[in-house]
Amino acid sequence: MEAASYSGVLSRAKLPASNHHKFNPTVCTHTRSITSVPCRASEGLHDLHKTSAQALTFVSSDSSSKRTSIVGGSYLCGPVMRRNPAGKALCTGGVATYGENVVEDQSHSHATEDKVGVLLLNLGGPETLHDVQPFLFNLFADPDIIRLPRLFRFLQWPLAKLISILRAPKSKEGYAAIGGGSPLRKITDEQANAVKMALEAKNLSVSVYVGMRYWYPFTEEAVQQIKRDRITRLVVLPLYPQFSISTTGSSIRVLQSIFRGDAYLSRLPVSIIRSWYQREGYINSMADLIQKELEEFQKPEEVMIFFSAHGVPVSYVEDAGDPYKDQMEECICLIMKKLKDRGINNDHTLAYQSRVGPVQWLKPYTDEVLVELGQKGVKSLLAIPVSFVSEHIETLEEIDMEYKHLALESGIENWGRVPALNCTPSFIADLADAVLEALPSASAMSTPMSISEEDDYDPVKYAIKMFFGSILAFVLLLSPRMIHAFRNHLL
Ligand SMILES: C=CC1=C(C)c2cc3[nH]c(cc4nc(cc5[nH]c(cc1n2)c(C)c5CCC(=O)O)C(CCC(=O)O)=C4C)c(C)c3C=C
Ligand SMILES: [Fe+2]
Repeated sequence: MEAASYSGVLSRAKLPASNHHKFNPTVCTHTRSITSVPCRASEGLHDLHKTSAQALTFVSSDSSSKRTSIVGGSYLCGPVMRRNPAGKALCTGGVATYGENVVEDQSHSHATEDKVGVLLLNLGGPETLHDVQPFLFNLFADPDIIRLPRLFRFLQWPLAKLISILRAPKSKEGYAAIGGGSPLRKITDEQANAVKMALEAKNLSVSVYVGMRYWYPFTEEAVQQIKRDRITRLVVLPLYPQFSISTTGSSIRVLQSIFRGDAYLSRLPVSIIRSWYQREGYINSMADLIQKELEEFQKPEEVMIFFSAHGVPVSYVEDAGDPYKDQMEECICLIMKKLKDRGINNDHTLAYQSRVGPVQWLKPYTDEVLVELGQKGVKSLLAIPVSFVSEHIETLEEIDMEYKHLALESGIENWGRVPALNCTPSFIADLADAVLEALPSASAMSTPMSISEEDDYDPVKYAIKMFFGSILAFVLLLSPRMIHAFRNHLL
């Protein structure tokens, strides 16, 4: 487990954010590989993300060695909170622990009583079709999702607005097909309750909070509740097994910016579990699910084990040093090794799904591999979603509907899909263990605000940026080339 306990910010590195998405149409050519990647140790790349605006030092709980880590890009908190309809109450329908011990007095002194908090971070998803476009706006306004060079950052929000409007009809179709909204909030709340109970069974009383990156309950709301509850030690557990700049990195960046400048939070001992794909309990739980699902086939030994991971643009890995691909490959190795230990020696492959926009994403692409496997005569296939631990639109719609249809059309006759871990007891017990292991290394996290971030809080500068940014974005984006790119890749 890679838990980082922050020992304060030492410097702010002004590094060029040179890798932005180019909105050019891309011809997707790819070569399929049936992966049999040898297991290797994590390469430590995940400690270095070149595009960030701030540097901080953390102590790894595995090695105790001091390393410099640069996480995320410059922070743009504004879109999320400014965009939200004011009427939506804080933490409505959230985890049961919300609202407990609420103290309105926000004095910044820490209580002497030890009160442990666990903050589960997740992506969030629209709960109704009406939420889809504003949810997409929040997602595309994230500079870790659309990574523009610093000079063009003022275009972020106008671009997000435009892309979210163009993408919304397609996304809405997907959410409509799975019942009109994302199940993520409900499942994450259930996981939070389950982790709380598992920790209580291990004699640790905790309050568990859910903080979503792009929809309710937002991370900002969860942190306010943590403050009100006067938590004295906090473990942050992103619900992404593998680290990516676009997921865990983005959520940690938001946390840093909330903690920064707040006297109580900047002194609160925090331990962040950055990735946990290699944990024995997680690997075992995944192997259990796969083994069980294989037994549903008539000839289990002939089934192709097909891992489908959420993709990221290639530039994240190649230019920004995102460790996501390495961690994914290592994770698949560990799962396959576990299955082998149990006498399961099926062929397996890894491919990447859910690409958005006209840039190169990690290959091979799931849809293309499915067609090739069908053409090569594979008759039985078990799909395994690996980047995420709850059901969501990409499992319920993309895999269960689109990919299944494509696979059957391509000649695959027997289709199966491993369910997401959700609240599988062995998995929840392992998350609880991860929290217990991370707790002793909690230390204060504080990072000063960068100049560009301060700008984002200035309403006059914000209005000027939005005004001129919108004009420029619309001029650029309505050019025939851009329209062509959007038609082909977003709609
Ligand atoms: C590890 C998981 C994920 C990575 C990495 C990731 C990167 C990433 N995603 C987008 C764009 C979209 N993602 C969307 C939904 C979505 N993404 C993840 C996970 C990862 N994303 C999940 C679990 C979900 C579903 C949430 C839910 O509501 O159930 C969407 C919206 C849906 C759609 O329109 O397809 C978009 C858009 C990018 C650009 C990106 C990396 C840069
Ligand atoms: Fe995504």
